[in-house]
Amino acid sequence: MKEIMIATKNKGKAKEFKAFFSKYGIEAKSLLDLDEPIDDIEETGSTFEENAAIKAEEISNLLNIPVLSDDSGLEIDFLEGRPGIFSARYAGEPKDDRKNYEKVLEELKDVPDHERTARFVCVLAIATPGEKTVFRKGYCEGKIGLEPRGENGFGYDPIFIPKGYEKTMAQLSPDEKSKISHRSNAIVQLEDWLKGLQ
Ligand SMILES: O=P(O)(O)OP(=O)(O)OP(=O)(O)OC[C@H]1O[C@@H](n2cnc3c(O)ncnc32)[C@H](O)[C@@H]1O
Ligand SMILES: [Mg+2]
Repeated sequence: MKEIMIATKNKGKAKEFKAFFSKYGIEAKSLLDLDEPIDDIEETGSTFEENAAIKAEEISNLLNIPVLSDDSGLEIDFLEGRPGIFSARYAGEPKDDRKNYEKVLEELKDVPDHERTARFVCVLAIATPGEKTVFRKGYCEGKIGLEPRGENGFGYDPIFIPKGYEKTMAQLSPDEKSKISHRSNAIVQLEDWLKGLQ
């Protein structure tokens, strides 16, 4: 079976990549599958693209194989795009999904429905030894709900209501999420590259 290494330690992302790539007959491994643990990579960039490149290139250099990374986050219009690239640690260290979305709900307290628009963003970077890093970007438009609902997914899924839906992302099945998510919108743009994978 073909394999691809994903430079992530996020369990939720790793699960989504595994499900998505298995449809293409590709096994997606993540940093969580390595026997030797790898130190956390410092995301020092100021854009999703910069952070995605840092993660993919660092692991590609280390393992000397092509590596895919995902830098993603939630942009809320009322908060001028925050938490954005700071989504993972919005409520501080150590990173905590529940504290992050509770902080967002608090900041949006009393903000009316039509001003709660937001989008998930996902930038994928593919670093191949000796080649220029390539990028793909996907979005999922929606709004922030009034309270958390649902148990599926991860991160901000319990408070994110995709456009055209009543349910939150965490109330959708993994299959339903994979049809509309920012991540899958970015992954489908990789089809040509996936076909060339050894
Ligand atoms: O860097 P890696 O190891 O991949 O894992 P991470 O969780 O730190 O990932 P990011 O730096 O890309 O931060 C993305 C954060 O954005 C949020 N996020 C991204 N995709 C999401 C999704 O599909 N559903 C809900 N929240 C998401 C979630 O809080 C993530 O922790
Ligand atoms: Mg991260």
